[in-house]
Amino acid sequence: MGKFERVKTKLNDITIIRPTVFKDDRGFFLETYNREEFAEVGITDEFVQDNVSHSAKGVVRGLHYQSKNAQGKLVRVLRGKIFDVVVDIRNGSPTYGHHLGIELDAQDAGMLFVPVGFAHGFMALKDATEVMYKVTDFYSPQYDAGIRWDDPDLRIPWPMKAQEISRPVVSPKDAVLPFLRDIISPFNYAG
Ligand SMILES: Cc1cn([C@H]2C[C@H](O)[C@@H](COP(=O)(O)OP(=O)(O)O[C@H]3O[C@H](C)C(=O)[C@H](O)[C@H]3O)O2)c(=O)[nH]c1=O
Repeated sequence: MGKFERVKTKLNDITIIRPTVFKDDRGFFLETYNREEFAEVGITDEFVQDNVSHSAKGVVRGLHYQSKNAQGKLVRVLRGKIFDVVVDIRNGSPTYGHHLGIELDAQDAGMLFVPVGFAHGFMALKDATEVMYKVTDFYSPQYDAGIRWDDPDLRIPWPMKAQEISRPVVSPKDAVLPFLRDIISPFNYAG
């Protein structure tokens, strides 16, 4: 086995990438990306941009996608913890409209790989949560799109009660995103 293990999740095509963590009496070391090793687990996408966002507990970012220059994402938590959510919006997908919520924690080196065709967002579960993610195409604000975090048809189980988050902090842009039922997805399922 190489330095990365790719683990399936309950949602088709969404996988967790588990790096090998090298621990010693100083702490630990791990590779977070390696083109050759990623190809060995079937990820040959070219990442062209790295992003970092910093959020207080209770912030919700998303659910976003780019309608053109669509982005695959490799998401990891540098500090804190998030409830990460992806929604399958590939026309013709057997899991269209299905979503997956998964906790990603800085203590656990797991990374979520989100291919093109999914809306993505997260809720920060700790203060000063820092999320870093690599993307496979450049930021294109003119194609910035998304669906509402609180879409009544999706009923995403954001852990507000469990985390004692009374009112999520959402950007004005995200607060007025459409519901899934009101969008025409630009993505098609490739089987
Ligand atoms: C995404 C992005 C944003 N920006 C600028 C544009 C705004 O002035 C500022 C904040 O942007 P925005 O409110 O879109 O940031 P988020 O709400 O964290 O957006 C992200 O949220 C969810 C979690 C995602 O998966 C996407 O990658 C991304 O859409 O950063 C850039 O300059 N480059 C970028 O790639």
